[in-house]
Amino acid sequence: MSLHDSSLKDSRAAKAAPGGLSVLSRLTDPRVYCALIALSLLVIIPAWSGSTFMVHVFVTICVFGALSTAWNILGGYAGQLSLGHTVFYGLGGYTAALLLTHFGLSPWIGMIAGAALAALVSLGIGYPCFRLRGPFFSLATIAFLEVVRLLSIHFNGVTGGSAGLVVPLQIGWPWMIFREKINYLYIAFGLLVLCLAVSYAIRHSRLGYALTAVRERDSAAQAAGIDINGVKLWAMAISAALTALVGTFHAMYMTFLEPATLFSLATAIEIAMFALIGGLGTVAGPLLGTVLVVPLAELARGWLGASANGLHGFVYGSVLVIITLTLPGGLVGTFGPFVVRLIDRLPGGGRTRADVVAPATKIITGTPGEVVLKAQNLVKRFGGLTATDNVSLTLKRGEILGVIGPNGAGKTTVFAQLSGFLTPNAGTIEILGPDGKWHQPSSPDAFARLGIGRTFQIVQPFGKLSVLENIMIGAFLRHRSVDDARAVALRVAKLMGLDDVKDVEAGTLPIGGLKRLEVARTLATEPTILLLDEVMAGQSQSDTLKMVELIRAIRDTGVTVIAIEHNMQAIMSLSDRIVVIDSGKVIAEGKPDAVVRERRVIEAYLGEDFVDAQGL
Ligand SMILES: Nc1ncnc2c1ncn2[C@@H]1O[C@H](COP(=O)(O)OP(=O)(O)OP(=O)(O)O)[C@@H](O)[C@H]1O
Repeated sequence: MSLHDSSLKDSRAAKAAPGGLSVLSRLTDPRVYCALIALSLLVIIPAWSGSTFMVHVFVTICVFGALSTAWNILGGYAGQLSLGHTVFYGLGGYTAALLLTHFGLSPWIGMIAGAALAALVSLGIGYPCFRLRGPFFSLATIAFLEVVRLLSIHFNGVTGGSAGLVVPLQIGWPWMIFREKINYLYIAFGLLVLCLAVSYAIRHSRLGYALTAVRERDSAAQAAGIDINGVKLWAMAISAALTALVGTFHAMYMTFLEPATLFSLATAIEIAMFALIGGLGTVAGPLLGTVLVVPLAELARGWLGASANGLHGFVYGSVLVIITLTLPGGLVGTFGPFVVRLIDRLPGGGRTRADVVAPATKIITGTPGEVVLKAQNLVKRFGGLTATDNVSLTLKRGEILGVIGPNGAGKTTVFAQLSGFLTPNAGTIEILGPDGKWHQPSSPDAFARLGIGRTFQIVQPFGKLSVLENIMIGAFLRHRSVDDARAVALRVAKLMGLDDVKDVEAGTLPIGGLKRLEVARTLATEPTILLLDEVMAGQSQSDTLKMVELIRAIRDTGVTVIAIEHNMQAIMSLSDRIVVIDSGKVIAEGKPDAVVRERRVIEAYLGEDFVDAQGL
């Protein structure tokens, strides 16, 4: 049995098999043709009605659907609730309008410039803010929006200030201004399709899985080698650029720009709310939320007008309260599975994917027995407590090192340092990289990329994802394509006895299954050094025996294993070498049978009195 593969040729060949991915084949899938029909209604209905008001309503739906879809890339997929997203919308609008007014540049060019500027600004906001936790990011986006709004009022010589800026009225496609309103609908619809296509592509890509992992559990995501700030910045830049594109169009549509409208906090909250109502983190949710709420509000505004001023706000508020109270997963989260089942009954539906399991071909290269990790004089303090007190240890390629010690001895704290989750107060950790050089990585994802795979003592599943998707997130560390990651994940799932539950939501697994999933996700990262933290806890006797066999098999592929374990029988039979930690210090090290006889070790577990009483 081997765990590492360098070649996925077989799986690639298989995935190109019939029934797969040709355009025609996709179009005959009811999920695809139903989505296309539903989407095309956004143009067909207003065009057929011939009413200017209807066209306006559908332009608004497309604009807000696009804005909300773009917002969802950051707010839904990455879970970063930007509440000042209209800053990018306004930047898009003003950039294009100013380039048109002062330099006569077409808004199509201004649109691209606005998107680039918005992406840059988003990186400027995201870079410092993503390093902080909690609601800080949301508050920072609101603060930034307010600052930009006030600046745009202040620099009235450029922006027209609060009096606003009128777009020069040059009619025609190059100027994005039309007499026939339907042309606006075509552009708005095009932008909506673009945002949906980008959102769909991200959702089904390595980036999308990484964002979901970060949203669900950032520590497990880091252990899988994901640069959590890096992927959030990608999401923010893409989301900001798309928002700015829509902002340019909307400014041209309105032909008038003022800070209060373009940098509006209320609009920013509306955009987020549509996604929340439709289903956060889903492709279709933001558009569905928009389709539900915008017509209600627009019709209320149109029909009741001044006699019920502010009614659309009441409509938004009511719908939001009802939906969040009754449908916490939004429309898609609640009704999506049911609707999909219905759609799958249509002609061409109910397709299942062929499972392509990656072959395992490559065994880790390197000289057995060579030192692959050196930790020297590690010290870690938590306030007055020294949890790791001058711990030094080395790991040799292909060995199994058991780490034992009483509860609270400091074993997990050592692991956290060896995997980059804690930075030691003193001491160094060096890892032999695949390039044959020694490295001192500084973040958990850098440790993971160098081949350190760790499990967590308290399991860290991505609860809302399936078992297979959880494992895929590990596999993405070495495989860029979704199909390759899936093929690797299927192999690892099989190896770990999880193939029967691969489509089950990970959060529903019992503890034994979760422990196996923890190992599976780590194995999928194809580590060269595997840190196992009490993976046998909660396992039945037979599962423990299987786990022991599995760890041996993993080692036989050349992987170095370091395991913390309280199951003495298992760890003693498994380990080539044992390190005993007590009160943060290494108190013994050596062959298992020799270590267990050492007086200091017996004392650490059973106390000095017991040792004296037994005359040991
Ligand atoms: N983040 C933290 N902040 C403060 N104290 C901590 C932190 N993490 C661990 N400790 C303390 O450090 C000491 C060592 O904890 P650690 O979890 O490393 O022990 P352990 O040997 O893994 O224990 P167990 O076998 O029970 O898991 C304990 O006293 C613990 O309370």
